[in-house]
Amino acid sequence: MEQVDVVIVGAGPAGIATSACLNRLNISNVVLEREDCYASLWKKRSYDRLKLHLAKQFCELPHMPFPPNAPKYVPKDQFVEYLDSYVSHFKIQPLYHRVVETAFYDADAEKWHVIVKNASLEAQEIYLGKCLVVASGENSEGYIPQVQGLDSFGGEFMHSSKYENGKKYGGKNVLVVGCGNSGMEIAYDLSNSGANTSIVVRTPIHVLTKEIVFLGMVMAKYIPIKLVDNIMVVLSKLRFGDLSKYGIRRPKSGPFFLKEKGQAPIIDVGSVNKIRTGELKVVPSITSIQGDNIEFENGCKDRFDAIVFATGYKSTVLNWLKDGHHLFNDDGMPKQSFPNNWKGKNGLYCAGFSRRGLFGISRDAQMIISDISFALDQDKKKS
Ligand SMILES: Cc1cc2nc3c(=O)[nH]c(=O)nc-3n(C[C@H](O)[C@H](O)[C@H](O)COP(=O)(O)OP(=O)(O)OC[C@H]3O[C@@H](n4cnc5c(N)ncnc54)[C@H](O)[C@@H]3O)c2cc1C
Ligand SMILES: NC(=O)C1=CN([C@@H]2O[C@H](COP(=O)(O)OP(=O)(O)OC[C@H]3O[C@@H](n4cnc5c(N)ncnc54)[C@H](OP(=O)(O)O)[C@@H]3O)[C@@H](O)[C@H]2O)C=CC1
Ligand SMILES: O=C(O)C(=O)Cc1c[nH]c2ccccc12
Repeated sequence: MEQVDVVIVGAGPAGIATSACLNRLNISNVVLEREDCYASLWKKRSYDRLKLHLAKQFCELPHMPFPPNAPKYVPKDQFVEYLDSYVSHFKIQPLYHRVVETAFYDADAEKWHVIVKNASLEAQEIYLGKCLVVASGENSEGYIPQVQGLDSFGGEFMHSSKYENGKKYGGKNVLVVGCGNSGMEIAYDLSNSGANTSIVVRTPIHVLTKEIVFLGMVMAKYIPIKLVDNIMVVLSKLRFGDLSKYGIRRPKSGPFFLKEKGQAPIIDVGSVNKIRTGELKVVPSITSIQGDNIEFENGCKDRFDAIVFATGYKSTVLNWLKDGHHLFNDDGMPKQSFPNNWKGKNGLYCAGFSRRGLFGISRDAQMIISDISFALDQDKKKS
């Protein structure tokens, strides 16, 4: 049994940032990670051509800027290098192969009990903390919807987190389901590799460019989101025009507003042009699959060799966190919206659930640490 001030679940950017801030203040903490590395999403669950969509100043973790020679939009490998220096600079030592299975609050001892399966030893371990920081991520588990007949599909199907690149799909018919940023970029990548690519688009979606979003991020510091959103829509209309004839409609609410509700705007990497030229085909929702044939809501049927489900992710915190329903909804996302999303009761916190990407993570970590350090000081004064 190990006792620390703070137990952190997850060694993604949020867990690492939280541990770094605690280490700077000499507050004892342990980071528990189910995989064999930190930043597993970036190292193992994302496609090769991934680059940060936001400029580097919006993707920094606390107390360490990117090196001055880093490009404005950092590619995945360089982001991992940045995390490597971050982890070594702040002496973060996550414990790997630790799957957190249960965490509950012991009110008598005023401690969180965190029960872990040590997957390398096949043994159970218990960690006790005055505080518990949930940093298991908004993207903890890939979501694949139930589609009638999917079990009969003769080809290969996978979640977008398993897609690496399009090398083996040249000349194949590939269907991408879902038009979030993963779906749009993977469809673009497949098409570049010579796959005959179709993408399912079922709901209205904003399409922006990284330059437009950059402007929005800067403006959001000074003017209300509603106004930023109006400007975003005007710029999107100027840049992309009306895409409804290609099956892409604009939502009524604004892009930054919807981002926080869980629908990220598309930051176009070239897919829209491919949709215009017909290189990428937009199709409506799937109604059923029969063997290699997939039928769509418009009645059309086509043969496909592979399906990539870019249908998003689920937070899985409530699979293991007991006594956490005051902080999280049933979908594993915080009840309170930004800026009050990060704090629960009895020393419970969450980092990385603000739907504001790395920028939100950095803020969560700093808010949490000032709260924890204040609470620990009060405890010391009492005793
Ligand atoms: C493809 C992709 C690209 C993105 N690009 C950007 C971007 O450019 N800019 C931006 O600001 N944001 C981006 N985001 C959003 C967000 O910033 C990242 O998802 C970021 O990695 C989130 O960090 P995190 O630490 O909260 O979660 P994660 O990176 O998901 O880390 C959580 C960790 O917790 C571990 N874990 C989960 N459950 C358990 C358990 N029960 N026991 C032990 N360990 C557990 C996981 O293995 C994982 O390592 C992107 C998201 C995705 C999916
Ligand atoms: N370079 C970068 O910075 C990148 C960032 N990201 C970020 O990672 C996060 C996750 O992105 P992503 O993986 O795209 O997931 P998202 O949750 O953003 O998108 C999932 C998409 O799948 C659709 N979908 C879900 N179920 C179905 C279904 N049954 N049939 C058809 N469509 C369906 C959703 O549509 P609906 O709205 O209708 O449910 C939505 O368009 C986002 O915040 C995104 O911005 C991702 C990739 C690259
Ligand atoms: O890419 C993502 O999912 C992010 O979370 C980055 C992000 C944070 N705030 C935004 C506002 C508009 C578009 C992307 C983001």
